[in-house]
Amino acid sequence: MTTSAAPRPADPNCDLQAGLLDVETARARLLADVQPVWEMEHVSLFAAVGRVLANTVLATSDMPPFDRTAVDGYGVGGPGPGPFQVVGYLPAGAGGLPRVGAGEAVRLLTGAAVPEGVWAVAMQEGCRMDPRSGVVSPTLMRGANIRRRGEDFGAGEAVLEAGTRLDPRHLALLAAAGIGTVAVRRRPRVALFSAGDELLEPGMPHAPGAIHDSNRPMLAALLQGLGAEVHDLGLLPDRRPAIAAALEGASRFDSIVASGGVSGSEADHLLGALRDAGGQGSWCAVALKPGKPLVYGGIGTARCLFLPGNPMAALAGGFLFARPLVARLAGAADGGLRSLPARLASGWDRKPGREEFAPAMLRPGPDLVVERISKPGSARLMPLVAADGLVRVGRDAGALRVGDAVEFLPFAGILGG
Ligand SMILES: Nc1nc2c(c(=O)[nH]1)N[C@H]1C(S)=C(S)[C@@H](COP(=O)(O)OP(=O)(O)OC[C@H]3O[C@@H](n4cnc5c(N)ncnc54)[C@H](O)[C@@H]3O)O[C@H]1N2
Ligand code: MOO
Repeated sequence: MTTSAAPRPADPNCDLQAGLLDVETARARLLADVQPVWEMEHVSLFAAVGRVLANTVLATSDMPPFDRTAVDGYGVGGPGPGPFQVVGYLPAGAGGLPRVGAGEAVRLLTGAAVPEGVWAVAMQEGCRMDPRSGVVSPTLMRGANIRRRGEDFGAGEAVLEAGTRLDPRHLALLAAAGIGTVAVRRRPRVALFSAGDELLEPGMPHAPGAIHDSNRPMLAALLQGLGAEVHDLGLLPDRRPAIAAALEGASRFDSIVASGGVSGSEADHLLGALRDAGGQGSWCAVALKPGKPLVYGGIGTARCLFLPGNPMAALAGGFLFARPLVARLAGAADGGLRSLPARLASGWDRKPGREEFAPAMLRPGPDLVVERISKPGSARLMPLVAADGLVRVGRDAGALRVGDAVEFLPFAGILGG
């Protein structure tokens, strides 16, 4: 909980005098000296999605491993039209390939190996079968409809770099490269809690003055999506000793992420509790809307990231700070947030000073035009759910007009891994 006359914690690392801290600076401080977890494990491709490769992977074979036909048809011994005498039948997977001579053809089904002597593969739709003289094809360029051995990658080629976070595309590639098990880094272990006397577990009956904890389910899902192993520490009260005890108990994790209790009122105990527990921490006001107050630090092996309580602020902290933190711990290359250039569908009366993220909807049309949802607010969830993504404007931008250029971040890029 916060009070309006909130005193800020005195902190030598806090840049209050110098104004608000840039998101990049706050992120750099949070990430300073964070090393990837070093343990690795071997997992089957069927359990590898979301994991981070510990080593660069070399292909064990060429892909395709042999020249193969891309279509159902006839492998013909010359440029056509023939006729070509059909001397064999090869479905996918067949071995024992005949040699095809100049006046000959072989019946081939998609995926079959192309025997020596084949000039090109004629699609069956373009061929005519003469019962006496054989198959008559169109005129064909050499190699037409043949996928050449090694045209995708060659044996020994580095197909994926260490640090790649595996998604379904990578799994297909690894399998094609002859790999069934990969060395991945251990998942970063992240402890997660929400702080606040007013918080109720989701599903619990309503009570006077209480609200349900939205942040823990949201952040748990976000962290899991980033590849972390989340350990739920539940709800903690606005009591410093209780929070300190929980932080001490979680000091062997790789990270502790929490929300609530960071804005600096007499009921905001996260920074004090971190110090009581023997950790170090700093409080910052970030030039970010939503998500201004932030506490970062460390205890034991755990890097701590304590986010503001308002759900939209906690979400912004999740993708701006927790995401690169988990990526760093996981040893993953983090390309940062991907945004698309877009134009505003309507004006936006805003003041400069903080980088801002606002829920927005895509407008149908040939150009990327985005409509900011009115009255978003850092405590409101309906605009967030109605939106297709977030509009981002820089710290220095003032009021914006219809058609002004903005960045748009689709939720698929923010909320997914
Ligand atoms: N005098 C000032 N007051 C506030 C300032 C300020 O600059 N001066 N900043 C505001 C901003 S911005 C934010 S964000 C909040 C952050 O405060 P805390 O991190 O200390 O968070 P709380 O006070 O505990 O909670 C804020 C708000 O969010 C609700 N909340 C908290 N946790 C959850 C949760 N897990 N799920 C759903 N909702 C949650 C809480 O009940 C409060 O309503 O401070 C402002 N105040
Ligand atoms: O961090 Mo606060 O939500 O900017 O509202």
